[in-house]
Amino acid sequence: MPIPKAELHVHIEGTLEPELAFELARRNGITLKHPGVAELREAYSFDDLQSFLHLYYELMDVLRTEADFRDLAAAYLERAAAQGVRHAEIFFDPQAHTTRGVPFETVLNGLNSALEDSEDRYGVSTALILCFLRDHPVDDALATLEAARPHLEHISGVGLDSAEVGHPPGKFAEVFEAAGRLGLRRVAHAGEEGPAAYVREALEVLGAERIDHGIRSLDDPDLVEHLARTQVPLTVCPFSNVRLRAVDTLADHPLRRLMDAGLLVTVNSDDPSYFGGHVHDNYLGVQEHLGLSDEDLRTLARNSFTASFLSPERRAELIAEVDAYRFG
Ligand SMILES: Nc1ncnc2[nH]cnc12
Ligand SMILES: [Zn+2]
Repeated sequence: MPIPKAELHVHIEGTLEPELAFELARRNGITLKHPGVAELREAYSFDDLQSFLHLYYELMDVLRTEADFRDLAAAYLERAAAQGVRHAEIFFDPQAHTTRGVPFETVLNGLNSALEDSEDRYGVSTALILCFLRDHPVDDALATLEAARPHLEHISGVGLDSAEVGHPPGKFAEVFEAAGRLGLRRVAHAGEEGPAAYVREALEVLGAERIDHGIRSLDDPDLVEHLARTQVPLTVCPFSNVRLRAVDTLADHPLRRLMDAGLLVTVNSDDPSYFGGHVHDNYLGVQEHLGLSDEDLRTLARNSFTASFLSPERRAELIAEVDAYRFG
C-alpha cells in the first residue's frame, strides 16, 4: 500500500473518468460530442488552463442527478483509498451546476451520500470545500454562499478557482469575509498561471489559510521568505502544472526548490482523470524526475496532514502512521 497521505487539492468534477462520463450520458439521455472513450481521452491535450477548463465544464453536462454526483464521488474515493489517501479535502464547483439548472441541493446531497460512509467503506475521512468561480460575477459567488448557508454542517470551507489571469483574488474580498464570519475555512487558487502578487492578495485580502498551486511565488523572494516563516501551506499539483503548461516538464518542476526554501509543500492531483494520474502517481512522478528520496516522500506525506483541516489529535495520529511506514 502506498504511503498514507491526505489529498488537499482535488476537484471532484476533475475526477470524472471518460468511462463514467459515457455511462452517465447514457443514463441521462445525453449525446456527447466525442464518439467514444478513446476519442474523448485523445481530447485531453491542453495548451493552458483555459483550454482545459473548456472541456472540464463541457463534460459536466452529464452530471444531472443526486445519483450522478454520488457515483462520481464514490469512484474517486475508491481510487483515492488505493493511492494511500486517508483523508481528502474535496473541492466542488456548485456554480458550474446551478448555472445549468442543477439545484445546489442535488449536488450537495449527491456528494454527501458518497462521503458519509467513506470512512467505513474506504478508510478515507473527508471534508468538502465549496469553490467560487473567479471568472463569474461576485454577486453569483455571494448567492452561492447564501445557498450553502442551510447546509454548513456539510461544508468545511470555501475556495476560489477557474480562470485565474485577469481575475485577482481581491475581487472576492467581501465573499471571503462573509464566509469567514460563518466559520468556514478559506483557501484560494493563486499563482498557478497568475503572478506572485495574486498569492499575496489571497493571503492579505482573502485571509487564505492555504494557497492552491502557488508555484509562481518563486518569482518573489520576499513572498517565499514570508511563506517559509508563516508556514502557510501550498497544495502543489505537479502533473497538472505540466499538462497545463505552467511548467515545461516534471524535471523542471519547482517543487524541490519550494521544499528546499523551507515551505510547507504538499503534493496533490488537482483533476486526476484529465492530468494522467492520481495523488500517489504524482508522488512517484516527482520522485523519479526530481530525484526525491523516500524520506522526501515521507516529508510530503507528513506535510499533507499538517496542512489539513483535521483536528490536531487526528493529525498527530496520522503523522505517526507516516513515520512508521516502511517503503517496500
Ligand atoms: N487547475 C485548476 N485551476 C483553476 N481552476 C480549476 N478548476 C479545476 N481545476 C482547476
Ligand atoms: Zn485546482
